[in-house]
Amino acid sequence: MESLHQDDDKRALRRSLRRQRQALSQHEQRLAAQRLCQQLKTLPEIRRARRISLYLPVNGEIDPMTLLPWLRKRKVEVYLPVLRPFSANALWFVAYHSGTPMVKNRFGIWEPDLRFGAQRRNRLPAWALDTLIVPLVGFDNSANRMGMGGGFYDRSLAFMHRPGPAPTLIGVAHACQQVASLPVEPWDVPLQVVVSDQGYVRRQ
Ligand SMILES: Nc1nc2c(c(=O)[nH]1)N(C=O)[C@@H](CNc1ccc(C(=O)N[C@@H](CCC(=O)O)C(=O)O)cc1)CN2
Ligand SMILES: Nc1ncnc2c1ncn2[C@@H]1O[C@H](COP(=O)(O)OP(=O)(O)OP(=O)(O)O)[C@@H](O)[C@H]1O
Repeated sequence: MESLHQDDDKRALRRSLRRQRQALSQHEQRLAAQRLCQQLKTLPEIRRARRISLYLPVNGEIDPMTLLPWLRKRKVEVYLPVLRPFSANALWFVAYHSGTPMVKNRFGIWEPDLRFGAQRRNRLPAWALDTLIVPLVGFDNSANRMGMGGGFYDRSLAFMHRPGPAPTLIGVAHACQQVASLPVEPWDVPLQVVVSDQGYVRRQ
């Protein structure tokens, strides 16, 4: 019973946080994206990145693509998440450049065409990236994350529960997505830092 209540609470919180970021005007969105970009550029973890994944925003998510020109100048390889075929709720990361053909996935999010991603040289599993910019619905004062609820990132990053290569995980969000504390699930993969338009929160 207790955990049923918690699931309801989580759903309600997810809904309310999503509503808040969707209420932001276009102008506020643009400003927030610029401020996020300024914050990110000062982060040592980002300055070290050579292979990074971004995401194309939906539902009022903060836009990390503002960082693209800066990354290109630094010759950083940029990847986007793609829903993995034949593997429920997991992601591949596919190279994103001017020639990448794009299609909308079943959630209405633009992603590199599967036919392009199907070619081995165009894609990487998450462990082969050195840095991931992770979308989120909510974050808390200890950099815990709440996502869309599909478990896509947690599943794709489950290898990080075991010893081995560990990419840097950077959550990004609007400041209005911060709450004091979120429930932590056993499958949650911890982020090193969450960066917003107003500052950042580091994992202790
Ligand atoms: N921009 C972005 N891309 C991303 C993610 C994300 O959170 N943000 N993902 C992170 O996991 C993955 C996709 N995960 C998702 C999980 C749930 C829903 C979802 O529930 N969407 C709708 C229903 C849309 C529909 O079915 O038509 C909804 O918002 O109500 C969307 C994406 C990969 N790409
Ligand atoms: N490594 C995993 N293996 C199997 N199932 C998992 C794993 N990680 C998460 N899940 C499942 O995914 C579901 C959604 O998890 P959760 O609500 O934490 O998603 P989320 O982190 O908010 O979403 P996302 O990662 O897509 O942004 C849960 O039912 C959970 O059991």
